[in-house]
Amino acid sequence: MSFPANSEAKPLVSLSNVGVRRDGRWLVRGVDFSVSRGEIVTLIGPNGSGKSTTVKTAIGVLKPDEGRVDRASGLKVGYVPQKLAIDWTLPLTIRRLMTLTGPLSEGDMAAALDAVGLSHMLGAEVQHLSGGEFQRALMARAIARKPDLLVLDEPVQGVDFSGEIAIYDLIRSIRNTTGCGILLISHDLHVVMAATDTVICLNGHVCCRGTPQAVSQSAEYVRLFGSRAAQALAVYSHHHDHTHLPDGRVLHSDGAVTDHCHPDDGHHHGHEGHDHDHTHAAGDHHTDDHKHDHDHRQPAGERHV
Ligand SMILES: Nc1ncnc2c1ncn2[C@@H]1O[C@H](COP(=O)(O)OP(=O)(O)OP(=O)(O)O)[C@@H](O)[C@H]1O
Repeated sequence: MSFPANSEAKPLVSLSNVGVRRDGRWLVRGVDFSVSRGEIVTLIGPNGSGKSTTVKTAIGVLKPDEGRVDRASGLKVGYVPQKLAIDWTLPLTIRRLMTLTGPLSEGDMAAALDAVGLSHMLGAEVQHLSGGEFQRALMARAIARKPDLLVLDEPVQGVDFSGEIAIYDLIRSIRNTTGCGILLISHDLHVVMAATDTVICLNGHVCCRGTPQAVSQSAEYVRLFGSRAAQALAVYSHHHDHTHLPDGRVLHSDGAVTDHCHPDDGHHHGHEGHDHDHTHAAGDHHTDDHKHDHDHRQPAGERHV
């Protein structure tokens, strides 16, 4: 049974004009998006662009300082954070990992491990797992309690390229078999696009968003040309156009300095491609002087600001 994205249904979670401010600085601002049942939404953006802050706000771990977050009543969230506080010096089996935060029936545990391909490893020690197996174990833990919304912060950490493809295939299959909504964070759009309905690109605010081109998603196209061709179809150059200064102010490419970066402040200019062209200085977590181009598949209907 398959559950295609259904944007008509009432969203599981929706963010409207959300802003989070810390130490006098907006970490994110003006963030709008929603995730519906059966939909995979991916947040991409450079380091420090507010992806984790945004998902934590979406699931209620952080409160927005402006705007609002609406969650479906009784929403069950399965969250795989970017970092996990595990004491690696103590032995920990997969079975124990699955029940660390609460009891779980043998049946639900077995079904979750089966879904991620780890059913034979119940007694394996987490310390000895490969990067890909560890990510799968975390995913099993998150899906075992049958969440309505699965939130994965960088699910391919420590995973090689072929393992990455396998993990995104798994994410898509979890969506297809359970119909849950999935909110993903990724640095890299190359692989994730194949398993995404909507991409939201963050750089302190939503700088572009959209669905992958319909044709590159169509089964016929992929069957005819293969998934590599589907990826090559929609490469676009992506370039941010402002600089976050150490004091939190923003230097725009037109030379203007503003207190915040905001899509409607008149300093963000449309491009053919879409550029990140800014320096995030010390104290900003964006320490790389990144004038970088990512290769992304072109999301249809994207908005450049
Ligand atoms: N509690 C906090 N107080 C002050 N600043 C914070 C806090 N949490 C996060 N930040 C800052 O907010 C910015 C956004 O952080 P966030 O972790 O959301 O980014 P990210 O896009 O997930 O980054 P990465 O790709 O590196 O994981 C960073 O500059 C970070 O240093």
